[in-house]
Amino acid sequence: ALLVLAAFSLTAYKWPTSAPVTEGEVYDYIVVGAGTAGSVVANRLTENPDVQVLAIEAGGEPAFETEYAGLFPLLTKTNYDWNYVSEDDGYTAQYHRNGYLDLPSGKVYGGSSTLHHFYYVRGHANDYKAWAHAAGDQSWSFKNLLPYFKKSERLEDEEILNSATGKYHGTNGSIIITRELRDSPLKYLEAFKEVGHNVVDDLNTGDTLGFARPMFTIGDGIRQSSAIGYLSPLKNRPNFHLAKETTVDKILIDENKNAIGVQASANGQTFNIYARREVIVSAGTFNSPKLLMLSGIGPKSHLESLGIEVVADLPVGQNMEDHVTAFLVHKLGEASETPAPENPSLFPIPTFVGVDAVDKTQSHPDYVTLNLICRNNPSNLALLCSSVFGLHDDVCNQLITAGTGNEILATVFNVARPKSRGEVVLRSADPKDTPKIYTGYFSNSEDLENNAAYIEDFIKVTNSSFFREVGGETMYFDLPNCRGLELNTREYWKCYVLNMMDTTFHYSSTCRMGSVLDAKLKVLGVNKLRVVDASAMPNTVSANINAAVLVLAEKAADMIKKAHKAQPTKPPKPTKPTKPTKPTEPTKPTKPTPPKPLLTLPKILGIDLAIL
Ligand SMILES: Cc1cc2nc3c(=O)[nH]c(=O)nc-3n(C[C@H](O)[C@H](O)[C@H](O)COP(=O)(O)OP(=O)(O)OC[C@H]3O[C@@H](n4cnc5c(N)ncnc54)[C@H](O)[C@@H]3O)c2cc1C
Repeated sequence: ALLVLAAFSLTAYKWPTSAPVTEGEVYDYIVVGAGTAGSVVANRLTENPDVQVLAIEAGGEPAFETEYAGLFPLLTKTNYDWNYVSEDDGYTAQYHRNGYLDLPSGKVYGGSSTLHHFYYVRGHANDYKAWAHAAGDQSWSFKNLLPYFKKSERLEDEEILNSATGKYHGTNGSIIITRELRDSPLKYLEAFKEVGHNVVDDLNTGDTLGFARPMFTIGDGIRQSSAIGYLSPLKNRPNFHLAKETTVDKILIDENKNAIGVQASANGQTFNIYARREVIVSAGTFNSPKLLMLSGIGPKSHLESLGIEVVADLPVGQNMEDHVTAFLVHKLGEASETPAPENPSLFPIPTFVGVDAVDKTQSHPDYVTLNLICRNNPSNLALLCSSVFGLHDDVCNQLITAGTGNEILATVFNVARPKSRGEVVLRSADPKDTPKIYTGYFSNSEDLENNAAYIEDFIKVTNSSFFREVGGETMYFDLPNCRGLELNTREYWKCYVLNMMDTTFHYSSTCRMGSVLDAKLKVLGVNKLRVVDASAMPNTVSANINAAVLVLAEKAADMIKKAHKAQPTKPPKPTKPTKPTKPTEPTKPTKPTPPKPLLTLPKILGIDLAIL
């Protein structure tokens, strides 16, 4: 049904017109990927009417089902997803349906923010202190990033705005943030409070630990993706150009190590497009390193093994971080009533968030939890277990049985700052090949040990009055690999975590600032080339990472604008079209004037194409 509805392109009116690009076109900036970060960069750069910006996006328009929070479990493993999977490491994912993990990431306007699960959590000031340290630049500290958090945000919550934490929030930004205010989490929050956790209204101040009802990137009844917040408003900006369903295969770099453009392909055609000022790569944690490596920027030995000429020997693809989920379940007594059909604009399951430490005097968190309350709702549990996380059918069947007629608290449990690192490498020198993704989960044994210890802290909530009253208990799934281990021991929990794990989709740091990029996100050893997306994060944050990606992109756009301030661009004169490029204001939003080819290459750059 969703596919049929998608065929009507009901949301097409929201998007800037995409026009095919042709060989030799020149823009001031080329942004690779109109995803979460790329949309921010494109939006901010085109605020200057004198620059021409082209965004090239491998995916296309998101259809209406991406907009409704209630439908989020249906978006992965579709055409909106790159459908990458992990390499089998023989260690993790052993109790998954396939023995490997699905690693969804968006291939659509807005990228992964068009697929994500809405939680808006910024992370702790300590996380950004590590960014500033890696960059050697204090402008990346939480305090100094706060103006960018506020710039990207439009919080619609009078209670928070009028409270002491109101000063941490923005009210004019592009992304609407609202709070999940259903009552059902309240008894849980009370239970966590009783066993010693802080309960707060706002976890987004950079220094607050505790449990709270979450903030969401949901507003006006729909998903607040970067596509909605940053890309859609560009449809009437004549200096913005968009090429959809077009894939960048290589960055063009001249003999002086200047990035001068990109090689892209669409509909079986390959063409070169040029950038006068900069190429900005915002292709995400898997595809940004892939593109850099295909262009000769990466580990020398790896590139040479594939016959790729080395432009810059850098640890591209390495240091990948992610939050591994341990899927934890509590059963909380009978719940016989059938849940009322949910409003599709709401997050489909009542939820609360916990960001906390085992030592309650510690100022930074050890773990992050997303908690979902399912009352007699086996179908939602089935979707969560099987579709969102690809856990083994045996586990999902046990969960569905437990959830039928009962209230279930399903917890996505993360170590806040894991020590394990994964890696993205090329499968071959062919751009059409998928990258090889080694997640490296639990490759540092401290992560498994810590995960088990943190779960022990969390499940103390079973001692609370509420849990005792309803007979609340931790669910010990029958996991073949853990049979024979004494329940509730450290060894048991380590085995449990290994078997009940999945990604929380927070992959980052494969082109990290500090080793691949400088503090301005410029690729080391290459000119006119930046990476701006989750791959640029020096380390993950103690939270879901979308807010961190937005803030990184807002700051990056500011840095790019400042870097070129002294270099005003004359509006380009077209050579081919006889009429000036200044498009007329579109009368109908669905049919803005298509972007026109700008100057031809030799007249701008004077570069001998043969060297490319
Ligand atoms: C299923 C899921 C759930 C998540 N849930 C949450 C959540 O609840 N809260 C939260 O804070 N975070 C969440 N995240 C994480 C967050 O959404 C991502 O970290 C963030 O969106 C990444 O942004 P990005 O700009 O790095 O990459 P993306 O947003 O993925 O953008 C990359 C873009 O580049 C395009 N592209 C890639 N290669 C090329 C190429 N060669 N040529 C042209 N275009 C290309 C892609 O198609 C894509 O549009 C979730 C992520 C996923 C996948």
